[in-house]
Amino acid sequence: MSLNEGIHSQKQHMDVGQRLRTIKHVVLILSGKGGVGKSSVTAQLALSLVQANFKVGVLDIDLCGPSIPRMLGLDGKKIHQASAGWVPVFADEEQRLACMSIGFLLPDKNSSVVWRGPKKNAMIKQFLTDVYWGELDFLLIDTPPGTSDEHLSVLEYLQEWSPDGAVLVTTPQGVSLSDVRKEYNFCMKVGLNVLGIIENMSGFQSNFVASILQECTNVFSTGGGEAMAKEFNINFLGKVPIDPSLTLFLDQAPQSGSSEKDSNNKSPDGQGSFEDMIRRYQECKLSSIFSDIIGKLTSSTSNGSV
Ligand SMILES: Nc1ncnc2c1ncn2[C@@H]1O[C@H](COP(=O)(O)OP(=O)(O)OP(=O)(O)O)[C@@H](O)[C@H]1O
Repeated sequence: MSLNEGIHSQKQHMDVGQRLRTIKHVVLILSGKGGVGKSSVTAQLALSLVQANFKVGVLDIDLCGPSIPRMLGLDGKKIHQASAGWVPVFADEEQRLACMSIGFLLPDKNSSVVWRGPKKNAMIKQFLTDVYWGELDFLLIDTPPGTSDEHLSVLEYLQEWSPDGAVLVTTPQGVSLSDVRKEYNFCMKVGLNVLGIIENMSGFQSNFVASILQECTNVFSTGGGEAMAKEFNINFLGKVPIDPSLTLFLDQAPQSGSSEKDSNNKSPDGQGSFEDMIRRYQECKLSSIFSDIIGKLTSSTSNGSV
């Protein structure tokens, strides 16, 4: 389905509450500042939740800079229209990870959308009312940086459904922390629960010995996110160090085939299958940090039951 067809197909329109009733938990991923690692945190939360046997959906509402398809190895995939609604792109045959992004509606990965607020608002409404997710334990919503039209739209439409809350992502520098404080104040103003803070790019272990000794070079300083969590009395979910292998893993993820006929999600050489992606992520040192983070997150989502 193309972007134009997508925008004009209003047939499956339901209200948000009805559409999301098969989803147990909705969590938004927010950051005050751009480039702090929000999408990579979303992708890693999704992979870690799948590893922990949860069924997960990722909704990418970063309409001007959708990076989730690439990070999850789904670049070039297309969504389909079915009688129940828009069918999201599934990363695997077992449908453990579903994904929806404007990236799937664009003609190619170099296309961009240049939209004002009302059009963004309409697209987000359609994402929330038209996508048929099926049964999910978690829907993670990756947002653009700041507190813009996309945030206001998604929260307005989610009001009747009431999301579990937000995970705030920051880096340790003062400028990023100051922006995440604004994000926190935004959450308070709109009544959105803050589930916790993740301090990303928190130090760099330069070699194997440093990792054994737990010695970090604090490229961007460290500890600011944790201090802020204490100050506001919110959950500190964890420090995630800089790991060059993550950049290789996410930014250069083998894509699971750009053809719509590629129903097995496998490229001919077996590279790029979802299983392969999960296995490679398990080898990444950040995966153990993220499994701790999802332990804390799942116990802080409403009543902790999944
Ligand atoms: N802990 C980390 N270690 C190494 N690289 C990282 C880490 N976190 C993020 N990155 C890299 O930093 C870059 C920016 O990350 P990402 O796209 O997730 O940020 P973002 O906050 O979503 O950006 P945007 O503001 O554009 O939405 C990516 O190349 C990503 O792979």
